[in-house]
Amino acid sequence: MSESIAKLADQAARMRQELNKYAYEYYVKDNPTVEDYVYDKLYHDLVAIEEKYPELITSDSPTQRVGGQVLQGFEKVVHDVPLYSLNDVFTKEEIVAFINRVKKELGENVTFVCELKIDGLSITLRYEDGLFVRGATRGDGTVGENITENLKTVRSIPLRLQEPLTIEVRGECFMPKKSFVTLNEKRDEAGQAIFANPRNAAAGSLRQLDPKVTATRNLDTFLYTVVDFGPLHVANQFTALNQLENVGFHVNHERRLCKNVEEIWEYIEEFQERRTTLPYEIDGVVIKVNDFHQQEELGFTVKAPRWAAAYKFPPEEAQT
Ligand SMILES: NC(=O)c1cc2c(N)ncc(C(N)=O)c2s1
Repeated sequence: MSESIAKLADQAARMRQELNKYAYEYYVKDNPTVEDYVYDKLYHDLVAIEEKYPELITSDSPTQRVGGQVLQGFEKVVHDVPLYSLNDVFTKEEIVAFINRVKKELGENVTFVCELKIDGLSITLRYEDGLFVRGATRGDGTVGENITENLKTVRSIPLRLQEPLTIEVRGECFMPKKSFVTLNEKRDEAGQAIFANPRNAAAGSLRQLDPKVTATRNLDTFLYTVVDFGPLHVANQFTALNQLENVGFHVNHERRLCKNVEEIWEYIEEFQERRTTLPYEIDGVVIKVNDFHQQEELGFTVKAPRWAAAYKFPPEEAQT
């Protein structure tokens, strides 16, 4: 590579780093530090360099988010570690029974973490040396579909992590309520069938064979689990969520440590109240034992962790 090309390669790398930093601030921290114009101008300048010197294009360039060709179908992905389901509970009494069983096995010194149960589509994202290499649907928990090209168009999914980690993370891909309303208005005007709810709209958007269509759907993500916590050096779920955000993922901020049923029920009642005001749909609250060693002690049943429960809200009134 000539010296001038090498200099351009360095310049393009710095531009990508800057653009990915701006995207992290905007989509993950929800705290942009520059005007859209600054981002758009820098993006435009990077496109110009990459168009002139395609050999300088890298997989983590923001210009590559909507690069994928139209697929004929989705490859199957066998999950090394299955995506488990959650045991559902519907009453305070069932939560009391869950907490009592956990404390019977672990003793009184147990802390729980409550997280919002996002009404979207479970996804799993694989990174190698910090680079996004594969994204897949949950499928039946053991076999899913490779939707990497579609997930690359989701702006809150980092194409490169803040650290060169090799990890697999799991979370939810969802369509914000506002995007859902706008999409259905456009579809209705175009005489197309409208989606029944944001979850169906997100599923339909991720199952598009053309990533350019997915890119128009304003999908978002909340990540909440790492398959192997080793690389993150964390001992519990609450710290893991902080670390997930620090390395570049969009993590829901409404997480809360709870010591007992009263605090868990307080959280549940708060979000049953606030549910309609949130910019995304939730269908409950996930209650987890916080400490990872205690989670390991409790283990799993055939399909679900014994250290977690999903409290389901009663259905909201029909979509208006
Ligand atoms: N099926 C599952 O294991 C989960 C499903 C979900 C969901 N839809 N939303 C949030 C969480 C969470 N914060 O853990 C989980 S965990």
